[in-house]
Parts: sequence; C-alpha cells; structure tokens
Amino acid sequence: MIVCKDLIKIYKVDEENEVMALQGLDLEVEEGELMGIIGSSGSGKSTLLNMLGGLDRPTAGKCLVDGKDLLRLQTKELVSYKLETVGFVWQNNARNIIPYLTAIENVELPMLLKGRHKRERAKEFLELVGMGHRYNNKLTMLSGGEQQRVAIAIALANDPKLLLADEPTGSVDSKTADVVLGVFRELNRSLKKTIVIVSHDTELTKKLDRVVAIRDGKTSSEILRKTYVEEQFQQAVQDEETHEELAVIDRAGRIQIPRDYLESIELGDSNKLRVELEDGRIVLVNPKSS
Ligand SMILES: Nc1ncnc2c1ncn2[C@@H]1O[C@H](COP(=O)(O)OP(=O)(O)OP(=O)(O)O)[C@@H](O)[C@H]1O
Repeated sequence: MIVCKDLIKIYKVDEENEVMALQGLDLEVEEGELMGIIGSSGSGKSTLLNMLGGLDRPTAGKCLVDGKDLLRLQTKELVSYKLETVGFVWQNNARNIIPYLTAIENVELPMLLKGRHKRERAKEFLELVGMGHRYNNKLTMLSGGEQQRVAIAIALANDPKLLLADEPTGSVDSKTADVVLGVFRELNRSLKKTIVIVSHDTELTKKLDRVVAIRDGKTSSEILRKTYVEEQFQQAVQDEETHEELAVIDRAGRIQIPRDYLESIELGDSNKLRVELEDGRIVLVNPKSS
C-alpha cells in the first residue's frame, strides 16, 4: 500500500536556511496492515504523515501510495487523492470537525465535497465507530473521546483505503485511548483498512503488531510483535520473547545501533567498532576489548 524509498523533504525556512525534515526515509506498509510510527519530537513523523496524506509534496525520493506516485501527481489528481484514497484523523479536533454542525453533518461534509450526499451511509459510519446513537448531536455536546470517534467516521466518509492518524489519542485519557484504538482495530479487521498511527504514546504503540521508529528523518528500527490478543496483552508485554526489534539498513549499508547496546559493550566516546563475520552472523566488537 505504501512504498517510500530514500524519501527527502526539505523545508525552506527563509532565504538562507533550510530544514531537512526527512533525510532518505524508507518505509513499506502492506495493504491491510495496522501499524505505528514512533519517534522523538522533531524526528519527522508529522512531515511523513503530511507527505502520505498528500498535504505537502516530498522534495525527492520515491513515495507510492496505492500505486500513486506522490511526487508526480498533478494538482487535480492530488485533490482526488486526498478525497478518495486517504482519510486523516488529527489529535487536534479543531482540524477534524466543525463544532456547530451535528455528528452526521460532519460526516456528510467530505461526501458533499465529492459531490455525493448519502445520509444512510454517513449513519453507517457513525454506527461503525459506536456513535450511531449520537448522530444528531452537535459536536460541542460530545466528550473528547466521542469527538475523536466522530473524527474517525469523518475520515471514513469517502471510504478511503488508507487511514492516517496523527496522535489520535493525544488528548484523551488511557481508558478512552483504548476505546479509540479498539475502533481502529475493528476498522482494520472488518473493513480491511490500512491504518498508520503516529504516536508518542508507548502504551498505545505496545498494542500494535508493527511499530517503526524514526530518528533524524530516517527509519531507524522496527518492532514486530505477534498478533495482539486483548486478554494476553499484559502477559505479552512482559515477555521479551514475544517481540523482536529489527534494525533497518539504509541503501548505503548503514544501520543505527540502539544506544543501550553500545553502552553494554562500553564503547565510551569511541566511534569505532570491529566488524566480524562469524558463522553467518555479523558481529560488532569493541576493538579495545580483545
Ligand atoms: N513547515 C515547516 N517549515 C520548516 N520546518 C519544518 C516545518 N515542518 C516541520 N519542520 C521541521 O522539520 C523537522 C521535523 O518536524 P516534524 O513536525 O515532522 O517532527 P515530529 O516528529 O512530528 O515532531 P513532534 O512529535 O514534535 O510533532 C523539525 O526540525 C521541524 O522543526
């Protein structure tokens, strides 16, 4: 569904200064996946989501979503891409919803932009996110978690294949965050939506099967878990065997090694490692230790 290769985004700050927000990022997401992206502040998560959502254009590299080349789309094609292929859920509800409209009017709005108006369909989407009973409520009358569920129904309005969520649980408590994640999980299972969630919330990302970490605008590692099962979750997070962390190799053969691994071999201030090939394994050794 998503293939990013060597993706670069440069923002021009003023005449003299530029920021390289994405520095050759690689990412592949399969159709039907529910996955997470984590990274510290400024690592490039929102920039990546804006590129995938067609809100901003990449500077260079490759970025294909559902077969569409986001570096080459014409303006008109980009408009229909934003309306049809992707749905966005933001942390800041002011970006998702119009407060003086009812829940159902909010869901109908993106449909109207596409020239269709289907009240029954809008109601179905609200029912899918567990908000069918509040369809006629103004958004100001709903709690933060309920507004967030309406925001997901709005993102679904034109039945996009891909849902992008930027900190979707950033403004709600942990119990509500579980409900919101449950909604994403259900949409992924029943409607086969591909879902990418960007989050700082480690409690949330622990519950996703695959999480990719971004550092300095590049993919640095990824964690794969066995399929999440609600009852077994507490057990699973305590059991180190249930996930593996994979370092990502970039095109030049570079990898980022977790800091605690480097500390465990007491590398200190040195930036040199001996690389050895041993029975089909690549072993990194502190040269001072032998
Ligand atoms: N429109 C812009 N103009 C200039 N620089 C920008 C712009 N948007 C982002 N940046 C810069 O690009 C880098 C990546 O920012 P980005 O917002 O993608 O990070 P992030 O990982 O989403 O951070 P946060 O978790 O704090 O939202 C930062 O150095 C940021 O200052």
